[in-house]
Parts: sequence; C-alpha cells; structure tokens
Amino acid sequence: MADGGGEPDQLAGERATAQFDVDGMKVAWAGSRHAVEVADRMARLVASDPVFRKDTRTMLSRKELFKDTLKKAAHAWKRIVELRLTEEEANLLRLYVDQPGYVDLHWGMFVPAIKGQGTEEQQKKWLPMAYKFQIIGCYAQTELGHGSNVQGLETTATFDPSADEFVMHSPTLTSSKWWPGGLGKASTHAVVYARLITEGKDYGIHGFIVQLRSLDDHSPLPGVTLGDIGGKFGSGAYNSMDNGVLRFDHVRIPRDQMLMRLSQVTREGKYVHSDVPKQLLYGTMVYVRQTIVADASKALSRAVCIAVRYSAIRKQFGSQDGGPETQVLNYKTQQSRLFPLLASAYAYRFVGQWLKWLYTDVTQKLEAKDYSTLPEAHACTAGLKSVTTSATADAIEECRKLCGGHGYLNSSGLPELFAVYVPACTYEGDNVQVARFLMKTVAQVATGKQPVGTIAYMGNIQHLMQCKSAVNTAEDWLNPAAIKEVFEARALRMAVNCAQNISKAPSQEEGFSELSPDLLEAAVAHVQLIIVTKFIEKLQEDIPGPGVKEQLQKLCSIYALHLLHKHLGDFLSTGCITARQGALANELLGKLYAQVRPNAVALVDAFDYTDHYLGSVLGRYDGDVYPALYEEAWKDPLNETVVPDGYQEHLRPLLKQQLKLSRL
Ligand SMILES: CCCCCCCCCCCCCCCCCCCCCCC/C=C/C(=O)SCCNC(=O)CCNC(=O)[C@H](O)C(C)(C)COP(=O)(O)OP(=O)(O)OC[C@H]1O[C@@H](n2cnc3c(N)ncnc32)[C@H](O)[C@@H]1OP(=O)(O)O
Ligand SMILES: Cc1cc2nc3c(=O)[nH]c(=O)nc-3n(C[C@H](O)[C@H](O)[C@H](O)COP(=O)(O)OP(=O)(O)OC[C@H]3O[C@@H](n4cnc5c(N)ncnc54)[C@H](O)[C@@H]3O)c2cc1C
Repeated sequence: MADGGGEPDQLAGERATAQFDVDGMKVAWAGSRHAVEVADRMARLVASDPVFRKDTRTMLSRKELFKDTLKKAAHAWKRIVELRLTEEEANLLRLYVDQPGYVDLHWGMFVPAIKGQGTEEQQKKWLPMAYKFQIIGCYAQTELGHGSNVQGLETTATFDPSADEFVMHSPTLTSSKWWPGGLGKASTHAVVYARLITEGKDYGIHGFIVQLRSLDDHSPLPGVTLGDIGGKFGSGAYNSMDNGVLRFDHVRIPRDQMLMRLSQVTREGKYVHSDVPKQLLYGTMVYVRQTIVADASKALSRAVCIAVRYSAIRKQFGSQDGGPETQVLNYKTQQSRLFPLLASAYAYRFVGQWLKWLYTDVTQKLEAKDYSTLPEAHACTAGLKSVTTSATADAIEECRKLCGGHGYLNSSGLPELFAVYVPACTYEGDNVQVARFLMKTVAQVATGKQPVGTIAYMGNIQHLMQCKSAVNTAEDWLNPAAIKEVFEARALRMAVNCAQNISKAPSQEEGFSELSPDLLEAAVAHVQLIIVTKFIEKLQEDIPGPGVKEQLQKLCSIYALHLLHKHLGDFLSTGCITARQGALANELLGKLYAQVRPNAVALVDAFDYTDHYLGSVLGRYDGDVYPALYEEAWKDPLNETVVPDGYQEHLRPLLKQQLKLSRL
C-alpha cells in the first residue's frame, strides 16, 4: 500500500476481474504472436537505454532538445547497425524512442519519394546512400504561400539545354519552402517539388533531388538559404523537429536529378510524359497517410491507457459514512466518455492494419501497371487520415480532462502527447478528396457501373435508399448486420443528397463549392462506415484466447453505437432509424459500458506499453501514482533552490514595501 491513499494494488485487483486472456488480446492488438514478441523486445531495449531517457524533455531549451534529438537518432542508428535489426525492428525502435526527428522524413518521405517517382537508375544511385545515412533527405513540397494547393506552388525548375541542367529558383518570398521536417538543420538533400519549365512552357509540379548542404562541413551550398522556421506549439513536443525554410537563388542541378519515372525531359529539352498516371506524383503522400492512420491508434491508445489506469486509482466522493470513496472509473459519466475512446483505439488499430494491407496491394498492382485501385486507395488514405487524426486529437484532450487537475501536469504525459499529436490533423490534407471520389462514384452507379472495394455498398442503392431498420429491442443492436445496414444507408443517402443538390447548381464546381460543408459530412459518414466495417470483418477472423473475441465484440458495438448516438441527427434526418431505435442504441450502450468496466484495465494492458513509452506518472503499470507525482514535482528546475531566483530583485522589495504600508 502506498503512503497517503495511493493504492498500487488497486490495479492488481482490477486485473484480477478481467474476463479474458490478456496475452490473447495482445496478439489480436499487435497482429500476431511474432509482432508481440518483437514489439516487447524493442520497447525494453529502448526503456533500458539511458540515452533514450525522456523524462526531462519538457524542461529542455529548444537548442538542448534539438541536440538531444540528434544524439538519440545517431545512437539509435548505431544500435540498429550493431544489433543488425530488421526493418520491422528498426521501425519499432523509432516508435518507442518517441521523439520526432529528421529520421522520420528521411525514411518516411524522402526514401519513398525516390522509390515511387525515381527511375530504376535513379533508385540505384540514390537509395544506397540514403539507406546508409551517407546523405540525409527531406520532403520539400509546402511553401510559405501554398500548402493544400500543390498546383499553386511557385518554386521553378527551368531547364537550360546549353548546360544540361535545371535551374532551381525561388522567385518570390511566398515561394520559400516552409515547413519541411528535417530541412532546417539536419538534411543534406531534399526532394523538392517545383514547376518544371522547358522550352518556355510551364509543365506544372514535378519532383527534383537537390543537394542543399556540403557533405564535408554541412554548410549550405552556394545560392541556398536555409534555416529553422521557429518554435512550435507546446513545451518539448514537436520542437525536436527542425521544420525548415529554404530559398534557391538560381541553383543548378544536373538534368538527371529530376525524378523521371512519371515524365522526363530529354537532353534537347523535350517534355515526355510516360503512361504512368500523373497522380503518382502524390504517391508519397498516400504512403505517409497510411502510416499516420496507424499512428493514430498508437497515440490514442496511449492516452486511453493513462486515463483508464488513473481513473481506476483516483477516488472521489461516494461514501457518506466515512467508508471508502468511489473510484472515478465507476462513475457512469466517466465510462460514457472514456469507453468509446477505448473502443476507438481498437477500431483504429484494426482499420490501420487493413489500410496497410490495402497500400501493399495497390503498390503490387502499380508495379504490374494496374492503376485501377489507385483512386480508392487515395480516397481511403486521405479520408481515414483526416477522420482518425481529428478524433484522436480530440480524444487526447478528453483524456486529459478525464484525469482532472493532475492531467494538466507535464508529468501526466498528456500535454506533451497532445502537442506532439495535433499537427497530424494539419499535415497531409483533409477530406475534400474523399467527397470528390464519392460524387464520382454516385454518378457511376447512376449509369449502372458496379462499384467495388469500400464503395461496393453503393451498388446496393435500391435497397439502401429505402430500407428501414428492423431493430426492435436494445439487444437487436448487437447484430453486426443491423449496424452495418444503417451505417451504409446513412452514408449512401448523405452522398446521394449531395449529388442531387449539386446537380441543381449552375455548374458542378459551383455546386461543389456551395455544398462543401455537406460534402465533408458525407465523407465523414463514409469513412466511419469503413472503420465500422473493418472492425466487424476483423471479428469474423479466428481470434484465439478465452474471452478475447467477446471483448472485441463489445468494443465494436460500443464504437459503432457511440457514433450513432453522436451523429443521431444524420441517422434520423436520412430516415435510416427512428427516434425509438436511437434510444434503444443508447440503452444498449449503457449496458455495454457496465460489461466493459471490469475489463477496462486489462484492455489497456493489452496495448503492452512500457512505463518509458507511456511517459506518465498517472498511467504507471503499478498504479503507484501519488508518490511518483510528489517525487516528480521536486525535479522541476524551479525547485532547485528553496528561495527563487528573482527574490532579491522583485519579491523582497515588494514585501518590504507592504510591511512599511501596513505600519502606516
Ligand atoms: C530521434 C529518433 C530516433 C530514432 C532513429 C531510428 C532510426 C531509423 C529507423 C526507421 C525509422 C522509420 C520512420 C518512418 C516514420 C514514417 C512516419 C512519417 C512521419 C510523417 C510526418 C509527416 C510530416 C508532414 C509532411 C507533409 O505535410 S508533406 C506535404 C503534404 N501536403 C499535402 O498533404 C497537400 C494536401 N493537398 C492535397 O492533397 C491536394 O488535395 C492534392 C494535391 C492531392 C490535389 O489537389 P488538386 O485537386 O489541385 O490536384 P490535381 O488537379 O493535380 O489532381 C486531382 C486528381 O488527382 C487525384 N488525386 C489527388 N491526390 C491523389 C493521390 N495521392 N493519389 C491518387 N490520386 C490522387 C484526385 O482524386 C483527382 O482525381 P480526379 O481528377 O479523378 O478527380
Ligand atoms: C508539423 C508540420 C510538419 C510538416 N511537415 C512538412 C514536410 O515535411 N514537408 C512539407 O512539404 N510540408 C510539411 N508540412 C506542411 C503541411 O503539409 C501543410 O501545412 C498542410 O498541407 C496544410 O497546408 P497549409 O498550411 O498551407 O494550410 P492552408 O491550405 O492554408 O489551410 C488553411 C485553412 O484553409 C482550409 N482550406 C484550404 N484549402 C481548402 C479548400 N480547397 N477547401 C476548403 N478549405 C480549404 C484548410 O482546411 C484550413 O482550414 C508540415 C506542417 C506541419 C504543421
């Protein structure tokens, strides 16, 4: 028993009430027994290495934090080489080091851009250097004046046939590259997106490999202006990353540094487009978006793990006669706010695993020159990225509130997690692309074309446009088919409504613009349907371990029904359900929360996070929260002296003056 009311064995008690096999759930979460083992090994490797300590990170200055990131990255790389880690292991090591840095852009965007847009020859030249970290690369697309609108970028790459070179130039202030991670201080190279101009004609945006810094002393090359764009939201947090600014003053690069898989410029300056779709230019973004979806479940599960464990420890009110107080986790309000987030963490995990499969499948098809599934992959990654990141950012903040005052302390880990996470909502785009894809699909369905993949349900238009849910009791909502039907009907009816209203506008573009808020809601409905469907499909797999599938079935129902409750207006206004059926869904939710309650701590244990990775005194595995909180406070630099710096100059004179006044 901890001193002063903290009750570490409280969590042992919670674990004893679990009605399922936690090891089995770890396998379901990780994807396989092998994945559990590798993740566990990498998490422990990081947690036991003093170089990877992060408990003082929020107290470091920007310069100290950046240097610490360089040190961690170099040390991580050394360990990866020494231990001959596989790609899977290295990725996990990066995850558990838990500090954004230039390596993310090097591996996450620079390398994939060359792989996706470079010719075989270019890949042979650049990738071996990148794989050995002989060069460090970033992804320089966004400019001061344009981010979302990629076609509006201003940087130019003008071909000079006399020298067989491109001239990279930043013609205006707004054309300065602005935001690329790793650009500010670390990168030696970048894939730069610029307008290709040859024979006096502007051929639009293309990618170019450009060296930025000397490989001898890291100084910027002639004509290249480089720097960091300045401090960002939150202490510690994303400030470990050197998001940068870059300007070119007529910098020359050889012609063969244009990424030439999609299109080429010949020695004479002729522009040639190959048979590859031009949208492959955006392929790196598709890749990164699927990793961002996978990351959403990691960030969300961390926040939920902290909030669930702490809610099981924290007690408030309850007994009027001096008996024990109530664990806040027992309050129905706490459960109704927290358990949907727990369910969402599992839902995002499974949809992330599916999206990874989809991406791999599309990539294989692209290699065989089959481009048919690209639009769907683009819409799914863009849509899921947008929905899961927004919901995760909101959820982390909700978990902070659920932890009361202590959640606001840096030592809870939640403020930093939130600050690191929120930019994921901004970078890599929004749902507009999904809405366009949906409108196209509705138009195709009207011509009799049968949609496939995640939009296959739209082919069932006759039924879905007029069906009425048959749910008659609360328990009827446990039937996955009942849930799927109403989510499909809602998504389709919202999309069809939009399409009909657009068709009444003077032009399609005007209609699209006028209806964009509705289109966004239709896109969200479609994406939520995908997440619900993938959760239901996961439950059709063989899931070993006593009680594991039963718990996941409850979480799946909670995930879907809390969305139904939250978006009740959509379901009612499209006539998919009645008000009574909505009330029945809510009734079932209450029952499901009560069933999840004894399993809650074990369900977050199944994430298998070390205390190092969680980085939270509130989320400690042993539940020994209060001594840890108390101890943590004394580590603050403000407590290095008993009497604060500034006392002599600012406090003492004030106090003395008040003394004189009180004597008057
Ligand atoms: C300290 C650490 C120590 C550890 C050390 C360990 C060592 C190493 C170990 C290994 C580590 C590994 C780590 C890996 C980690 C990876 C993680 C990555 C981290 C991620 C960080 C991200 C940072 C952020 C980056 C960025 O933000 S990059 C910039 C992103 N920009 C955008 O997102 C712009 C958004 N804008 C758009 O998306 C636009 O909408 C658009 C450009 C796509 C479209 O605009 P527009 O309509 O004008 O376009 P077009 O007219 O050209 O085309 C429209 C048609 O094209 C289709 N379309 C559009 N996009 C695509 C697409 N992507 N694919 C297919 N098709 C597409 C549209 O649908 C239109 O089609 P239609 O004509 O048929 O309608
Ligand atoms: C932490 C971080 C890291 C980043 N890393 C990189 C990187 O490595 N490389 C890189 O190239 N870039 C990077 N970026 C840039 C990022 O990709 C852009 O910030 C993002 O694409 C959004 O563009 P923007 O900032 O120009 O916003 P804007 O496009 O100016 O958006 C402002 C507002 O307008 C809305 N809006 C814009 N267009 C439309 C539209 N057509 N319809 C309706 N609403 C619209 C947006 O939704 C938003 O609400 C990073 C950004 C951040 C925050």
